[in-house]
Amino acid sequence: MDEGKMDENEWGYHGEGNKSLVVAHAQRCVVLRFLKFPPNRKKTSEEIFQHLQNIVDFGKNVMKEFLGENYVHCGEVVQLPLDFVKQLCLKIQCERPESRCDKDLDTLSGYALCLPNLARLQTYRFAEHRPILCVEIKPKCGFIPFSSDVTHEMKHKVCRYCMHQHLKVATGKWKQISKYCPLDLYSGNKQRMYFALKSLLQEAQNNLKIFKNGELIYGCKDARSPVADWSELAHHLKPFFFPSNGLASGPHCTRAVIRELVRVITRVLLSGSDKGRAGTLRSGPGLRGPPVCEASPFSRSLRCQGKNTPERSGLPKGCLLYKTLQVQMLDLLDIEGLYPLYRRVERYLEEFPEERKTLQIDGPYDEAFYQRLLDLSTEDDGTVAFALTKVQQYRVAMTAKDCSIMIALSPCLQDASSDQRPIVPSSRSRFAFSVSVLDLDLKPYESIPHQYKLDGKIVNYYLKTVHAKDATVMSTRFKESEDCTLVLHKV
Ligand SMILES: O=P(O)(O)O[C@@H]1[C@@H](OP(=O)(O)O)[C@H](OP(=O)(O)O)[C@H](O)[C@H](OP(=O)(O)O)[C@H]1OP(=O)(O)O
Ligand SMILES: Nc1ncnc2c1ncn2[C@@H]1O[C@H](COP(=O)(O)OP(=O)(O)OP(=O)(O)O)[C@@H](O)[C@H]1O
Repeated sequence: MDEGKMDENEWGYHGEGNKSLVVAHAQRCVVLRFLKFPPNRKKTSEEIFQHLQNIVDFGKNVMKEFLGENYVHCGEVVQLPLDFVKQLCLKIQCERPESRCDKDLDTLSGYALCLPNLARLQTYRFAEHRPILCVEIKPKCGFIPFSSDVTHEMKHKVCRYCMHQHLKVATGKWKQISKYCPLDLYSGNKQRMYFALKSLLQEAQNNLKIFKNGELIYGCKDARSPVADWSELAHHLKPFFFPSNGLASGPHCTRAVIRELVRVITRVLLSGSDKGRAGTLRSGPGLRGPPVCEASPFSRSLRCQGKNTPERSGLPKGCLLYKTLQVQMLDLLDIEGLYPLYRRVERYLEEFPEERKTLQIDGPYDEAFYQRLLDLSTEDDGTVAFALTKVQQYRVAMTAKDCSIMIALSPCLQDASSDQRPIVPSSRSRFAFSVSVLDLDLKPYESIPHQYKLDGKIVNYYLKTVHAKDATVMSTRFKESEDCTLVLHKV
């Protein structure tokens, strides 16, 4: 990229989250990721540069090690002309969802991250204009805390995502409770994964987006977004899954297309042989905690039918979901066990503020930082060193609980070579695919007190309002009882 010759007209709004905004180049497969801040909380250019460089270093030295070289794209920090950034900011403002406009794009530093556009990541080296479908999933936390520091019994039964749903609906963030449960997606059991993906398609919230040739075709921007239209989605997807077949449109076609999509995504999620060192963590957290969440409609429906809790069939060790889950499980103590250790580090820093640098609270996220994360002992010897290790592991785990997985699919001819990319078959077509992770920014040390408060709020709200009238909720969720039919689908 020639930073000297930047033209805002070549870039378009692509998407944003809580902390960054992404613009995509119209022709080339690159994006620029800018930081966002609340008004009047601007940082200096030097701070922004350091923040972005930390993101790159954390990706390179920590996440690539845990998740594997091929899944992680770290990008690089670029310095852009201020005039370009200002014009770009004006140009895209009208496309931003209202709910995200509480923060402003950083237009003062001129720094941004330049990354490959994962929504258009070509699976073929030489085929620049091959159609491409991309599914982005933010799976969230895939396990139930196993820590003995947990004080609310409910946290050992119902996962954080399912509990949080109720608070989110009550505060108006989303309109209705999703049937998605991360434990189903992470189960490795095809039927549960199928159910989880279908639930995401029904109620995408900020957990699912679908792009066609880089354009968002499915997924909601905020609670005001229109309801999901599966027939429109199927219309977009039909040429990918039924390329040479005149499958009539209508509900039958819609169902067939959605079924193909879900099957392909399940297969891709279960694939993978990429090397990563998450295996190093296996001796520690391992597969602990209950294998199902009691609030998941899938496990509830099994119980309705008098069936046993499904076995934890487990994810294949090479797949990205498995590796992500292992990193999430670096949260060994749960926020309830972690918070007192955070307080210990805080007290130490109050006494010795100059030590913040030595403790690598704000970086550098180098090899030494990574090595310390591998110490999985939970025996507290009362030292600041122990507390610090657990705090850093918690931050990394929280990062893995909030990252997204991007799956890119390009149709390939029956006998064409795929440029050595893996291939996933569907009933009527085949796809070369790639899988990547995005949003691997290390969660800030300062967010720990917020996490502690939020955890209490989520559990208390769930206990007070939902669990108390559990019977009513259960019957409401099962009025839409296609769930039970889904369990019986062969996948
Ligand atoms: O706390 P959660 O689980 O609500 O996660 C937050 C996300 O909400 P979600 O539940 O996915 O809708 C939230 O996503 P949205 O802004 O709601 O799209 C952010 O990802 C937030 O991370 P950060 O503070 O921007 O670094 C996330 O905060 P962290 O807890 O990961 O720091
Ligand atoms: N490299 C990329 N290629 C394509 N799209 C991207 C890329 N990076 C980010 N995006 C898109 O931009 C959106 C916002 O990016 P990202 O999730 O990194 O923002 P964030 O503010 O850090 O998120 P959060 O709300 O989780 O803190 C993503 O959901 C994704 O759709």
